Amino acid sequence: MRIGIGYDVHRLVKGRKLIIGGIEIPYELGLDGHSDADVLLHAIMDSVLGALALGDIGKFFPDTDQNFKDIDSKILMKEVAKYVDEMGYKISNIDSVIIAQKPKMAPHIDQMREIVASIFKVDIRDIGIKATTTEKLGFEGREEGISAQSVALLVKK
Ligand SMILES: Nc1ccn([C@@H]2O[C@H](COP(=O)(O)O)[C@@H](O)[C@H]2O)c(=O)n1
Ligand SMILES: C[C@@]1(CO)OP(=O)(O)OP(=O)(O)OC[C@H]1O
Repeated sequence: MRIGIGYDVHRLVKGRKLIIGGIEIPYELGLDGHSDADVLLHAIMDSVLGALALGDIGKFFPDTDQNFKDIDSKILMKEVAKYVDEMGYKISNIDSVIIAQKPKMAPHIDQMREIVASIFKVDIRDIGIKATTTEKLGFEGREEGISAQSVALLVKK
């Protein structure tokens, strides 16, 4: 059994789509980044790679590589799922949290869980995704950015 932690932050800017958990959420601001800046999928991938002591997504998908410019993070997550499988592991469960003052994530959470579950080929009940504000405190509270944290537990197949 192996456990890993993941954390990511992206800045909120005008003129970008807000992509979180593999879906576009209607909002006036979006997250900035080299890829689609999907802060939740990035934190989840880092927790999974961390459980295998493989490093982080920056090591596998460098932000200096034009192949990853604006890439859909679901494509990166499919690669990570392949590494897990090739190393003889499967996801036992993942739990994660999105830290955002706005917009409301609750209506989208089950669709995000479905996407992550299908990529890792596990049951939706094995994927936890939650959301919280920071009561207007800190960079998330000032709506300067959104962060996400994740923990993954992997077991031998
Ligand atoms: N961006 C967010 C933040 C929170 N939620 C949901 O609202 C509940 C209350 O949030 P507090 O930060 O005030 O505790 C929280 O439990 C989430 O269910 C959300 O959907 N989107
Ligand atoms: C995903 C990558 C690669 O396109 O780009 P970003 O969207 O900037 O994301 P970040 O969370 O900074 O980390 C890893 C990067 O290598």
